[in-house]
Amino acid sequence: MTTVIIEGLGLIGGSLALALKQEVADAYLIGLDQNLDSLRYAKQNGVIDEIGTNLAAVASRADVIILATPVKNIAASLQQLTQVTLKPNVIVTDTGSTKQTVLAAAADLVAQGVTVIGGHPMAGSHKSGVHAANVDLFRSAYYFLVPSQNTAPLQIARLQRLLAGTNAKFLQVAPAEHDHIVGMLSHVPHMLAATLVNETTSQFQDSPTALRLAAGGFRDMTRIASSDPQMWADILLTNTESIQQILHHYIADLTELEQAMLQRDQAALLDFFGQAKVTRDAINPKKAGAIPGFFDVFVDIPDRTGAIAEVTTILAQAEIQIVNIQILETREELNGILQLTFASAAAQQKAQQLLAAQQINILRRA
Ligand SMILES: NC(=O)c1ccc[n+]([C@@H]2O[C@H](COP(=O)([O-])OP(=O)(O)OC[C@H]3O[C@@H](n4cnc5c(N)ncnc54)[C@H](O)[C@@H]3O)[C@@H](O)[C@H]2O)c1
Ligand SMILES: O=C(O)C(=O)C[C@]1(C(=O)O)C=C[C@@H](O)C=C1
Repeated sequence: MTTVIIEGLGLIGGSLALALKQEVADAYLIGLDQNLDSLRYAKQNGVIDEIGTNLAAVASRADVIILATPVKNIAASLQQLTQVTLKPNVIVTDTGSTKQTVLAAAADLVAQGVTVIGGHPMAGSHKSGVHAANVDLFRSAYYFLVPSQNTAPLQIARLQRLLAGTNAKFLQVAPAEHDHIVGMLSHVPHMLAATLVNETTSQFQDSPTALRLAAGGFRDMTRIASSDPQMWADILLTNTESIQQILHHYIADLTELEQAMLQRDQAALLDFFGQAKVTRDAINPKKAGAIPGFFDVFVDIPDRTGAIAEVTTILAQAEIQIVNIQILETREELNGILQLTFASAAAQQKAQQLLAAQQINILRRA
């Protein structure tokens, strides 16, 4: 039996639990969370096998400990584990979005000879909690592994085997490198999205319905602003240096852009937007990578009862799994657009053929 403790049974902890159950035949999962409803839901739905009382009380039984709470709590739990006699071969890992703080907090535990391997799956959602957990959440995404000093390569390989059910691509990096990369690709973009929403709200104070006019661009850029505030507060407080450096570059770039506009410098403006277009166009949305591979089908759904069920029933009958489903509300008062996401190009193609054969209108979108 492989006993796995997961502290923090939310979106990420819950999704890892499902992936572990799928891959590791003898896995026995003990869940810990401050939210009792999440624990009960997880136990009732077979996400975990046992509800743990607290980390210190159960940690000595573990072969693997996964810490999947907000980052500051991960650091506190790593300290707490120094007080427990753990199994000699235990692997302690986490899912926190920043790594320097986590690895620094693990130093005492590592000094005791415990294997600590920082982890960070580069996939997620603006949704929180175990109800949003999904066994396919990490498919084709990069999964950073950040070993501590002296981590045995065998232990890294063991952890990768245990996490194989995620179908993620593992990538080893050092803590500072990790924090700089995700500062650029995740943390500052998140700050910009939240600023965009807050600034727009304050500009529209006298016209509360104006936000309803927000169309594709605003919606595309702000989905992530719906994420958990606690998680993001912890991220900013534990990756401050990298984020500050990156923000300075942004401020300089925006000032330069503002100047080009004020000086009517068309060449500079064309250059600025041209460079961005070339770079963005080169990121192939179909190719799995740092920006996860999406295999989408967009369907025009008439505004009538049961229209979505028709679509999903056709796919379910053909046993095509939908990874994500979303109604795009960019065209208020008109028919909705249903965005169906599949895990592979093959599933996408088959879905397209089946739906088209049933006279369902497939939209062409990039
Ligand atoms: N959401 C993402 O996109 C994403 C992606 C990769 C990594 N992460 C990281 O993974 C971790 C978990 O994120 P998530 O999205 O699953 O969040 P979540 O809010 O869905 O889940 C966190 C869980 O931790 C529990 N929790 C919080 N504080 C606790 C405490 N003190 N003791 C016990 N339980 C506690 C919460 O009740 C919740 O169930 C975070 O460190 C986050 O930075 C998030
Ligand atoms: O897709 C989203 O909703 C996310 O914000 C996921 C995202 C990201 O920025 O890419 C957010 C934080 C995590 O540390 C990793 C992934």
